Amino acid sequence: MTLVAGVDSSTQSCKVVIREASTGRLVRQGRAAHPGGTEVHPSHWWAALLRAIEEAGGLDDVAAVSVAGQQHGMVCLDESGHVVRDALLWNDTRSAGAAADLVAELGGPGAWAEAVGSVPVASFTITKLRWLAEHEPDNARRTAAVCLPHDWLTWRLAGALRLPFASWADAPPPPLDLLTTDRGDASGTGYWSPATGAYRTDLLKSAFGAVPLLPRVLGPVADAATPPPGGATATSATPPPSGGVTPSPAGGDGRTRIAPGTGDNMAAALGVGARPGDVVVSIGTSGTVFAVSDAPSADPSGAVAGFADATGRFLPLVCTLNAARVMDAAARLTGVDLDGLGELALQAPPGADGLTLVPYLEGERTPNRPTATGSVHGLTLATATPAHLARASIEGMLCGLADALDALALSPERVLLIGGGARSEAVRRIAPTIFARPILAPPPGEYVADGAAYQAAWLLDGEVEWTSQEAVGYEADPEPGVRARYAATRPHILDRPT
Ligand SMILES: Nc1ncnc2c1ncn2[C@@H]1O[C@H](COP(=O)(O)OP(=O)(O)O)[C@@H](O)[C@H]1O
Ligand SMILES: O=C(CO)[C@@H](O)[C@H](O)COP(=O)(O)O
Repeated sequence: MTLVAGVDSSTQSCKVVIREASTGRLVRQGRAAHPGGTEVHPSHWWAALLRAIEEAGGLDDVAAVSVAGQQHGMVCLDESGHVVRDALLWNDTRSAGAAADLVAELGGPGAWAEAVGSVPVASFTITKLRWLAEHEPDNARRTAAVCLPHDWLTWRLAGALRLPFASWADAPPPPLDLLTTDRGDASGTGYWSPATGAYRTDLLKSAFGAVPLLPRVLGPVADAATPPPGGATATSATPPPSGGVTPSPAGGDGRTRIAPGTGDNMAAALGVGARPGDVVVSIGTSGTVFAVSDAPSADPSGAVAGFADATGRFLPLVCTLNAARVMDAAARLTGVDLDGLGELALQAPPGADGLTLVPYLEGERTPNRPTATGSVHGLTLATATPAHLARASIEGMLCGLADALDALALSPERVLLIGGGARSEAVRRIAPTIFARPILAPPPGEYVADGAAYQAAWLLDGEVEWTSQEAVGYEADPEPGVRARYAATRPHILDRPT
């Protein structure tokens, strides 16, 4: 039996699944927590990956592995491949001012949408690099290469796979020119164009003042451990694949092969088997709403990020900063666990008798309100109950995602609900009332890690057919009053105190 492994190195944790390559059957799995905060030293991701691999029984019998990771995070490396400073994550909003400056400098949001498919906000790597150049010039000067979380883990793993597992913790960084990325993750940098498949080093130079070494952009079925042709330092992208890609032959040397990996949302699209006509709503640390598309997108309003996917297509996506952790916060406030929160929410009537929660607990990205805070409206003696607050928190979080669904401006055939927050029965039952359409909930699972595992199988065998378990459908009467009240309260929020 040939095995493949998929990794999801996301904001809160690292998950590893090991599956049978030919069928996708789950064989074993492991997970380990990441530290909190919006800046994290990448060594924590490496340590969590090793713990998760160990819990999953190791990779010795695994033929290929692939890493998917949280998008956008800025990982700066010096000439010897050592990390220059803690990585700034996608949900770190300190570069909001830099984002506004970059948008103005290029001539407005439309110019960015045309150049790279997205209008940069604080999440995008390019804005973090501008912030670094302005606030930490010494660190900027020491930065010889810039990459993303999944690029960094793939690079470390490609080097370590040649060594016994016991020495991985202290494995030295490989040469910088072995850094690779893929179209999906590259499309979240703000300096790579999904439409042309090329880096925009001119934009990077304007933002950062220099062009550090950038990872080679691999097609979906390349082996990330293969050195660049001629061992040359690579700063130019390979063109996007045009379909009909040829898998690499399985390695004959017994070594575990490593696929290019991708961003976590791109991997989720693969893992859940999203097809044109589907919209996927993912309730993780971030809330994301995305669709696979054959054509690149460029939304000058900035709401829809015009990403590439992991197969050679595109992935228009809307992202909110506030999703599953809104429920974590509400559970803390009401003194229950997450199951208890769901039970409470279902005890309150739809609309929570007017109690409305605007969930901008971490600031917000869509709409672009990086310094916003959350707010609760409609508090009366009658609505001051744990059940009303539980319902309002889930409805408020879902209203943010419903706005995201509207921004995508599609008429989906299916809406698929995934991510940690979708494990909540209350979320699955309330979602159709807010989205005003039925939803499908695939069985709870690790769809990002599964997508990565699928990519690893693809590297070995070409496009494989994995059967998926039946999704459960949820339908309910729409509650348009809830969204109307949310829309009325949404502008009435306070910014963080300075
Ligand atoms: N049964 C549940 N009900 C509600 N939320 C849940 C449940 N199980 C997990 N979660 C939430 O899911 C989140 C983690 O989701 P996940 O998709 O793994 O996030 P990420 O990939 O961003 O690290 C946590 O904030 C956790 O509270
Ligand atoms: O920034 C985005 C998408 O653009 C986020 O979706 C990150 O990719 C983090 O994902 P999770 O950790 O929430 O899965």
